[in-house]
Amino acid sequence: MSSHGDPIPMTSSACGPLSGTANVPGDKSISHRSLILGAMCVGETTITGLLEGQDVLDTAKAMRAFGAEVTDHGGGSWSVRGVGVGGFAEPDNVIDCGNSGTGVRLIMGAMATQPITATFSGDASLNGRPMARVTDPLALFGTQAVGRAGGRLPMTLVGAREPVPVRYVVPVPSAQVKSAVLLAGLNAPGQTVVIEQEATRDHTERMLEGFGAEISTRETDEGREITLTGQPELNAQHIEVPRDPSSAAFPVCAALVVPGSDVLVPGIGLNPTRAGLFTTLREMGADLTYENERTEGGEPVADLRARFSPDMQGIEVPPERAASMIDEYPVLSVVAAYAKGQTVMRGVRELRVKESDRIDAMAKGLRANGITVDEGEDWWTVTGAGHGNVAGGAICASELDHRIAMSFLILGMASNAPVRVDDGGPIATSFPIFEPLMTELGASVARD
Ligand SMILES: O=C(O)C1=C[C@@H](OP(=O)(O)O)[C@@H](O)[C@H](O)C1
Ligand SMILES: C=C(OP(=O)(O)O)C(=O)O
Repeated sequence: MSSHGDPIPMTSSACGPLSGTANVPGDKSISHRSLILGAMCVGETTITGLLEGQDVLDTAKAMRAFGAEVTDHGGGSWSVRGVGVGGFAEPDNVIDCGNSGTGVRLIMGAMATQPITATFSGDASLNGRPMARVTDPLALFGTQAVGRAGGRLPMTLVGAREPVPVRYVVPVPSAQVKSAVLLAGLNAPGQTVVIEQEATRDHTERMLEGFGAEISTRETDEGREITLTGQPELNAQHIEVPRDPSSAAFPVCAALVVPGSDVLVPGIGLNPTRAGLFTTLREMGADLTYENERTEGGEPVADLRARFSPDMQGIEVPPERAASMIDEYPVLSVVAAYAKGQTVMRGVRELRVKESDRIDAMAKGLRANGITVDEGEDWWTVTGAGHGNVAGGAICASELDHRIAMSFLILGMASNAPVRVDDGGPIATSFPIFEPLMTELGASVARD
């Protein structure tokens, strides 16, 4: 089932070369953050290139429920008139975050140190995901949370009336947990310190600095230590959202596996905390080049050119790279199916608590399509069949997970028989133009 409505079965089949330019939508992580921080400052924040995927639209709706004025001006241009740090209103109703872990966890952090109560819910996928990883550190500020067994949504948070700043070592590599603590720290007096043992995406830190917060990062023996001074006055900003490397991954990987392809994916953020997939693909022997490298809004950006790469080799992905490509393992496993030899992915336990258990979902679907997969709790391997040898022909369950649905549709673009997914509906959460964009490049992908 898709999160809102009936399932949308989709099929992809082998096609001629993919060619042309793929203008992928705005970055999902940065889009959520620009709405939330826009709501927490005084004045009007303007945003261009906002991802208008369902996850981000649900966050926009939530910010309205907390009192911000959020306006859609069309064509990815939005504005947010914020209520200031500590100025959230109490929502009248349940906050439905749909399918979005980022949305719910960051918003919980943002409201946790304000004197209001809010109840959060989501779709069947989100309601199954662990929230204690966020509510445990929020409790240190004085926030109370009551949810279902195992720390699941629906869940009610009672914001701390007299929040105290915290020092917290994040026990799992998670930018969502780090960000929730930092956003809660905004309304606590004094310094909140977050330490992460593995560096995760740093968009919250960068954006907080842009909005005028006092925030610094240093490397220590314990890991990256981020110190935020609470109760700043945040200044409204203009934010240009760069295109999403996690969405770029799909046309890039499709071009690598479809014979004869040559695709340009312009303007992709190559922040080192996000670009691990592209490094990995190049190590596998992918014909993937960075053109027109430049800096935009303080972030490294390049145009990616991906060409058909028939001689890719499986590799062992360094586990310390996992955080910088965590959402890209499903599509990497598809490329691995077309490579020669084994691709080994270790240190990826977090994949089991995403929109689906992504190791399990990919292992089942890849096996059904003739690929050998082995797995353990925090690792998996894919034994490549090589070009021309991927059978295809199976129906895969997308498990309410956009990345699983898109990954299997990429698999079908070069397999011997078409690949079907039971529900392409979740694709709209992060990449609403996936189908027309891939079709425009020459792919054969359609709703059944
Ligand atoms: O902070 C973010 O924007 C995100 C962090 C990651 O989740 P975790 O924090 O659970 O690793 C990632 O998987 C998600 O798509 C977006
Ligand atoms: C894990 C993801 O998103 P979220 O955690 O925000 O649901 C993702 O987009 O791959």
